[in-house]
Amino acid sequence: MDFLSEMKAKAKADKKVIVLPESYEKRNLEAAAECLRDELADIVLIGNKEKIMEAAGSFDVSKAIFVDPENYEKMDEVVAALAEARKSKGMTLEEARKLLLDDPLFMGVMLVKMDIADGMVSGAIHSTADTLRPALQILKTAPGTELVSSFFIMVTNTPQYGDDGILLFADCALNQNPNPQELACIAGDSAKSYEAFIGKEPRVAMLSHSTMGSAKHADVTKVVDAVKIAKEKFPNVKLDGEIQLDAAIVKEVGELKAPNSTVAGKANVLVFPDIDAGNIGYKLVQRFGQAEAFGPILQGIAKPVNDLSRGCSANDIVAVVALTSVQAQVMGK
Ligand SMILES: CC(C)(COP(=O)(O)OP(=O)(O)OC[C@H]1O[C@@H](n2cnc3c(N)ncnc32)[C@H](O)[C@@H]1OP(=O)(O)O)[C@@H](O)C(=O)NCCC(=O)NCCS
Ligand SMILES: CC(=O)OP(=O)(O)O
Repeated sequence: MDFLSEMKAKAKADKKVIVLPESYEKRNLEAAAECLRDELADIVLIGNKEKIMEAAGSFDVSKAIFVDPENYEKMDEVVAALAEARKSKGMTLEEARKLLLDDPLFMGVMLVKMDIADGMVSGAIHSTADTLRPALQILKTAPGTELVSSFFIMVTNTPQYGDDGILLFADCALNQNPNPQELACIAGDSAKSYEAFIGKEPRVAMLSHSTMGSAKHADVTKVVDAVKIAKEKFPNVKLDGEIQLDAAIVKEVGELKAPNSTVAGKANVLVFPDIDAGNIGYKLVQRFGQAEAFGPILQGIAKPVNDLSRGCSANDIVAVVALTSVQAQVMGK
């Protein structure tokens, strides 16, 4: 079974409630209709039911759960919970109510926080920063993790790389210039995510423009320091660097440039040194290599909220709903 079919089968086996807060947008409505028809997930749409149904046109979203902040029966509870969550920032009940009425992303995140929903998927019409800020502010990092970061599962047409063409790329969407501690944390969490989603042993490459000392620069030193921290923190994870992309994934190049490495030539988890490299890198592989890019999926967050690229299709949204459901299953265990 291919990766996406496997994720969909898992999602259907233990159906979760997923919020699609961009509820008047066509791709979201098409995706909602598909999720409901295929019984992939129960879908929450935020806003006025009649207006959403009108926006949906021929897409049948009538079986969705509609939450209209203007007349939601639990609104007072949600307002109080948001004000409580942000009381250290001085948020009043009035401010909380206004935010929830004005911004469906805050409403969606609160439904997840209050266990009314299991997860949220957004970002088809909101930037990543606007999508992730409510989640970071309200849900926070999961216990045992220092940082929320993001990854893509890349399903490529190059079976000679990764595990039959599947690799995890991180962090391509959230942390803009991680320091060595943060980079080490991203590496550790990415290893766990690879195991959780792909079910295979992770082999983590900490990418750079240098392999094992071939170049000198502060950017290289940052990755070298991160590798040292990661090896100390995660002694059981197969992890190495600093290493160039070709040495990380191509057997012959790995043998030539990093002969003593345990991951060179066979890495399946690629940790990029910063978001420029990660974001450009995943889009290069997706567009030139015609790979499927599932994500960005958040890791290290207390509950599942996931972003989309604004260039996504309805099918991409359905895929991220499936991955979010699987994440909710894993986190619930
Ligand atoms: C997501 C992003 C907006 C967060 O930025 P920020 O300036 O830290 O935002 P804020 O200061 O409003 O932070 C919001 C909260 O999230 C927390 N936070 C921010 N980044 C975090 C992280 N990586 N892990 C855990 N918590 C984080 C902050 O501590 C803050 O908490 P507080 O409000 O309780 O004090 C920023 O990292 C960003 O813009 N990233 C790039 C997104 C992007 O454009 N990607 C490219 C396309 S995919
Ligand atoms: C993940 C990503 O790059 O998102 P967007 O294309 O919306 O900026």
